[in-house]
Amino acid sequence: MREIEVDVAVIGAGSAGLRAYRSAAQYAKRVVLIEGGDYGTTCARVGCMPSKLLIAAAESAHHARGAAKFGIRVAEPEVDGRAVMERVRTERDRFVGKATAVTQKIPEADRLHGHARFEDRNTLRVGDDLRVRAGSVVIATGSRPQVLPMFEGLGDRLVVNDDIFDWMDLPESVVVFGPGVIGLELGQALQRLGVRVRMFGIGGFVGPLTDPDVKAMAERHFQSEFPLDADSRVESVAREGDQVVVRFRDGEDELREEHFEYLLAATGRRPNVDRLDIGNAGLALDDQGLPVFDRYTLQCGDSSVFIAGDANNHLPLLHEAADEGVIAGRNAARFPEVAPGHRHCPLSIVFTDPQIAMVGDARAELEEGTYAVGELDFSAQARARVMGEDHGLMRVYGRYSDGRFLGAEIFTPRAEHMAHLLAWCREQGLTVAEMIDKPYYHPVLEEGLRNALQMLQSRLEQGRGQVRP
Ligand SMILES: Cc1cc2nc3c(=O)[nH]c(=O)nc-3n(C[C@H](O)[C@H](O)[C@H](O)COP(=O)(O)OP(=O)(O)OC[C@H]3O[C@@H](n4cnc5c(N)ncnc54)[C@H](O)[C@@H]3O)c2cc1C
Ligand SMILES: NC(=O)c1ccc[n+]([C@@H]2O[C@H](COP(=O)([O-])OP(=O)(O)OC[C@H]3O[C@@H](n4cnc5c(N)ncnc54)[C@H](O)[C@@H]3O)[C@@H](O)[C@H]2O)c1
Repeated sequence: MREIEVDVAVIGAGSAGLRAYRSAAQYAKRVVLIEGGDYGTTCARVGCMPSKLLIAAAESAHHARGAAKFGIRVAEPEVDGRAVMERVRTERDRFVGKATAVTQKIPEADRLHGHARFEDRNTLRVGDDLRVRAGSVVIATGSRPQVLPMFEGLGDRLVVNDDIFDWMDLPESVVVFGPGVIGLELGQALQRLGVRVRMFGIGGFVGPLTDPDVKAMAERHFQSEFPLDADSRVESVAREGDQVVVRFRDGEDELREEHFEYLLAATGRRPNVDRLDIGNAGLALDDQGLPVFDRYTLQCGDSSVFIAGDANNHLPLLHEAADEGVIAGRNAARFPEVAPGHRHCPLSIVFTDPQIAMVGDARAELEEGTYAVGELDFSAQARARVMGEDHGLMRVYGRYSDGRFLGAEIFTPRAEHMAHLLAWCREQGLTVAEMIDKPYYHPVLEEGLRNALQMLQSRLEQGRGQVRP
């Protein structure tokens, strides 16, 4: 068995691990980056990028179909599934190539290949023949799709996001389980590309939305495009020949059966911590077997182990993985000197149409009686009507005690842009009055945001005297 000694060992060469490596290397002499699979990151290979490529094709077909409302007559667009998937794969490979090249710029001696496991808190076994003794360790092992036992037996008719982006052609039909972020993005895109889609959820959840009215609006909108039951009663899922057969109760409590070419499991992701022999590291674990950690330092207890990115299951988003990698890498290299890093205002965007965006505190996180709500229905918003995208609802929240902006839940066209403005305002600690007193061009969607903020401000002023500080 070969043995090496290093200051910091980073497990996982994804978006979090790459940042952790670079950050640690600024402070420590010997840092290694261990990867058990292929380089290229989840984001580029099977996540952010290929999903947005599929969505871009779907948007193109959707706009062509919607041209008639502007008086532009085009024939019903013909979706060439093979060409759609070829562009997705080619562009995906370009992004993967770039991410791989970035990784390969790291000196070869610092790059180790093999699956890492803990032998003890400071010792990792990499593959079969290498032992790494490390002053500290960063776990940046990412996550993988969670596949429910009820889908066992579907064989190659069961797909997860990873599989879709390797398709050579589009299928005739897909049943999607999980109207979360992945299910909604991929399900809507496939439907707009001519695939028959039906979607099942549980508990009434729709994406990350917690505001009941915004969620209801989003649910109705998606239901206008494809059958979606967010609180479904599925009796069975089985494979018959080359088909997936789903038996379920419909809205009238009738037992129905529908056949599909594939089942897409989008019922959540699980952190890749279960294959690390994490028990050997002697860390405190939560009820899901994940190390208990501090979100500002990324430190697991008071140990020399740090955890960043999807592996910690806190905010499984690209920009959060990158930020966490930087903080974890720095703290690992400077251990036992550990300092909190800056965490940004929560921001997440779902690339459906309309888009969903969550900024700052979600409605469900706010304490009843301490906040007011402003809103705007985008069905009458001037720019949204001009663009023929006149649908959606935005809710903004502000605190009675000091008039500060707290957060927003958005289901509107181009929400990605307004969400960034709101996140930046929240980070600046602006009051709602200060946000209203900014320049607004005409005619833009942001005028709708100003309307929502004005309603919020007037409610804050009305309620200020009545509510506890
Ligand atoms: C379909 C989809 C779409 C998404 N879209 C977006 C989006 O639009 N915007 C956004 O912000 N986020 C999006 N995300 C989330 C985003 O991709 C992730 O948050 C991010 O990629 C996580 O990075 P990471 O470094 O934590 O993990 P990864 O990039 O997965 O890196 C982990 C690495 O660790 C390696 N590894 C695991 N275990 C071991 C081990 N024991 N030994 C050695 N190596 C190991 C893995 O092989 C992998 O290379 C999407 C995710 C999916 C699945
Ligand atoms: N645009 C983006 O930023 C983006 C895109 C894709 C993924 N992501 C990240 O990836 C993470 C994982 O995405 P995800 O969509 O897999 O998880 P998710 O948690 O967003 O959604 C999972 C959904 O599956 C449902 N579900 C669970 N069990 C079910 C069952 N038995 N039957 C039917 N439905 C069931 C849940 O109620 C939920 O609606 C997201 O939280 C996000 O952080 C981000």
